[in-house]
Amino acid sequence: MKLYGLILTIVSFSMVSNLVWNYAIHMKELLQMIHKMVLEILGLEDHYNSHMESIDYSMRFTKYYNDLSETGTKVVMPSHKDPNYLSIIGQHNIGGLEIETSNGEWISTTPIKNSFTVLLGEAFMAWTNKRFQAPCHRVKIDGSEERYSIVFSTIPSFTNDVINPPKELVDEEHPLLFKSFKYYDYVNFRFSDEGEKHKDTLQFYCGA
Ligand SMILES: O=C(O)CCC(=O)C(=O)O
Ligand SMILES: [Fe+2]
Repeated sequence: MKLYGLILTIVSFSMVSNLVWNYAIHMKELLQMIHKMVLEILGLEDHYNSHMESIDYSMRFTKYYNDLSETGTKVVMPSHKDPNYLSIIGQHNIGGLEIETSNGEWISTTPIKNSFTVLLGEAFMAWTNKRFQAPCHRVKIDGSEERYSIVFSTIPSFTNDVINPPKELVDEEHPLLFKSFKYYDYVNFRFSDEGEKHKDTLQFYCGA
């Protein structure tokens, strides 16, 4: 009986890890395509190979739950900008991800089967010399709900993490907006007590 249980556990574990592996492969392809689209929009196709060589991937599973004795909606992840390049958010059937528009309105992203939300982060905003903006977003759920999400992201690689816009994006009309910075030094600062004090930490850290 015990052996049967162990075999079942191993089989389910290998099915789940297969599923996660396949999910990661598809998300990686999708993110590479979105990076390519961004570079094409900016006329920087020539930079694609070197840009992608400086990129790694990360995947995170999150479970959010409120104190079930409380009722009403509550912000379970406060407003923030992601520090990395791009993230694909997969929400299961409980939504809750809200994005702030440029005029300060919060719009909710309703989960639609087989669709995802793509968020651009500060590293890509700095790399594109702010041709693309990183939006503030937050997660809000009802007291009685449990919410799961998968966040699959592109991040600068540990060995090549200097963020510097290509020279084509800097000229008289578009002066450099962020001085060159090392991504992981910035992330360490951003999540420190000092970094948490600033409303716009990237601007404080390396705004030109
Ligand atoms: O769970 C979500 O929908 C978004 C999570 C998020 O914004 C984050 O992890 O940075
Ligand atoms: Fe986020």
